[in-house]
Amino acid sequence: MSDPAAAPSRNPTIRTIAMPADTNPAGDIFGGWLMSQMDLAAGTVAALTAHGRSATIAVEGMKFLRPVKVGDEVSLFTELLKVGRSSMHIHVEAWRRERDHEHSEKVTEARFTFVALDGEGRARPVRSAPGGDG
Ligand SMILES: CC(=O)SCCNC(=O)CCNC(=O)[C@H](O)C(C)(C)COP(=O)(O)OP(=O)(O)OC[C@H]1O[C@@H](n2cnc3c(N)ncnc32)[C@H](O)[C@@H]1OP(=O)(O)O
Repeated sequence: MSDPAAAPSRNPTIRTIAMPADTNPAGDIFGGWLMSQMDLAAGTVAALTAHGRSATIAVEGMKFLRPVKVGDEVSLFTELLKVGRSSMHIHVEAWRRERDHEHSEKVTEARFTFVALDGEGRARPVRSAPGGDG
């Protein structure tokens, strides 16, 4: 979606540091940790869009392009692609930067679909807040 050689110019939705606790026994960062960061970033967009609770219903096109190392700064960039009746489709890119270097590279991207939920955990229209004000 973006130029693979340059991180998006907009601010990331989440920026964090990959820590030793996020590694597998081989010392590499878990793909699951990265997926959870992406889910959190997409969830932030979904919450702001739906003005309430939402849940992940699908993740498509997840591709791990490059490994993340302990100490890397990891930035999650999001873009709201489409809003359906109850669904929100959000593109997420994860970029890594070594702590002591300027250069960034894209490590993962995927398309997350969230569904706006009512108080009982059922799908509801995105454009109506749970209280039904719109
Ligand atoms: C906090 C967390 O995020 S936990 C992460 C794990 N996620 C969950 O626990 C969610 C578990 N799933 C559920 O509870 C249910 O599936 C619900 C409540 C989210 C949705 O209930 P459903 O009855 O399946 O909803 P429904 O079939 O009406 O689909 C809802 C929307 O999702 C869309 N959708 C359904 N499946 C998919 C899919 N595989 N890919 C993309 N969109 C999908 C539908 O097109 C619909 O969109 P629209 O309303 O904009 O037209």
